[in-house]
Amino acid sequence: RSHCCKLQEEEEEEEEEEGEEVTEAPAVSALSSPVLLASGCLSAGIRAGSGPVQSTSVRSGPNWFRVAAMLSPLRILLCAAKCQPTRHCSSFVSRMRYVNRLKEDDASCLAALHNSHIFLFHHLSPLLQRTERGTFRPPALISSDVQSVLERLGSDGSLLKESVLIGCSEQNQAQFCLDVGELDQAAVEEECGGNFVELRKSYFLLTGAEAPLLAKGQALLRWHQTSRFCSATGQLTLRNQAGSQRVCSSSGIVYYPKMSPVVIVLVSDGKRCLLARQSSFPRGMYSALAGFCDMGESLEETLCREVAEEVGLEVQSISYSSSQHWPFPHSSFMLGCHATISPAHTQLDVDHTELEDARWFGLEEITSALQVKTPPRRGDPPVLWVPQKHAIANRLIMEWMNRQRVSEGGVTSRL
Ligand SMILES: NC(=O)C1=CN([C@@H]2O[C@H](COP(=O)(O)OP(=O)(O)OC[C@H]3O[C@@H](n4cnc5c(N)ncnc54)[C@H](O)[C@@H]3O)[C@@H](O)[C@H]2O)C=CC1
Repeated sequence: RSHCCKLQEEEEEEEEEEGEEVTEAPAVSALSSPVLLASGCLSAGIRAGSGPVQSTSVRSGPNWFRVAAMLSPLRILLCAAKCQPTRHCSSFVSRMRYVNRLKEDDASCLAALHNSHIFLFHHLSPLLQRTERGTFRPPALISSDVQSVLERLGSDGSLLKESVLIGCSEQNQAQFCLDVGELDQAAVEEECGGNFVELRKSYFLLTGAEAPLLAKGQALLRWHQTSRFCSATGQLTLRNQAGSQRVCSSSGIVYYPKMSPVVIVLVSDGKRCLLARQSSFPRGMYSALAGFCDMGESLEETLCREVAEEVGLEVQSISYSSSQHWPFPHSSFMLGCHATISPAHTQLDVDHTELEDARWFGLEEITSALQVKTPPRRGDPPVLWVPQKHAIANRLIMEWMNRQRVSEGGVTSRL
């Protein structure tokens, strides 16, 4: 039985026992859902031909998990048929609840791990495969295949349990990450037909939606590698099966993965936007202003303080854009905003201990900078460029450009 489906059923039974009201879509929508119908094929390691990440089989023969997985489409249909006509069978809701259950229930999580997709890392560098089109993607390996690879390379078999849960695919398949740093890198690469590529480089190579998934996996793996001991007692901490928490073996203190909140802001004076560079940035790259939140600060307070500290300006208004998890150098939670300052007070007073340079840029310069898709090489003429598309700085700059085009009477065109 598909664990996702089973858990969903159990949940429904529980809810019914509790007498909760249900307002749901007809079961027929679940029956004809391509997501549900496709999930069995994917769990059996058959390519479904759609979606950004597909499962990859790594040389292994049939086994019980595979057989069980091949029967899962039928079970999913039966399960869907049992759905009450008024129940809303949203696959998003069931996936979120499934993942939450796996975090709370070690036995279910272990069972899910044995019929899951796994992204491999080696010393925190993700495994990438080159596709036939010459692009790169992280292969979602079938867990039984990973187990066979581990055994062939001399691991005692317990390594698989070190995997951390990162989510559930749209095909209802639990997704995990595993760091195989204790095995020979070249041997794993040969077995899996790919290469371990440092995450920063991977960000430049990945074209699909997998970059945030890898960032999340790397962040969790790193957190486990650096959180083995309790900071209060000095004793070992033990993880749950999902890897969503660690508990001190002596005091019972519970630790959760940490992120540092950072505000990133694109300041505008109405005609121009403000970009800055640190001396550690690659040549020619400018970005939006960013800074870590101090303890106790609100987003707005951090934003105003950072702008005042770094460039000596006073912010007039703030609007929130979006957020992202940023893995470099460690886990930051980036809160992206736009801010305006008075056109009458635009003179910069740059703090050169933090920034090498900060400057106002007009629409034309920003438009050209966004067109630079790869960092200039050594010897190339100097050129202004901005962080690549996975970075929230890029999104803020793009948003500013599009708005500016409208306000200056031009045509909006997304690059
Ligand atoms: N995704 C994106 O588009 C962008 C992301 N960033 C990220 O934003 C973060 C902040 O940017 P910057 O201020 O330029 O970074 P930074 O690394 O230059 O840090 C500035 C100072 O903050 C302090 N600091 C370091 N880690 C801290 C933490 N965890 N909590 C509190 N203070 C800490 C240190 O004193 C450091 O010198 C960095 O992680 C950077 O990678 C920055 C620009 C664009």
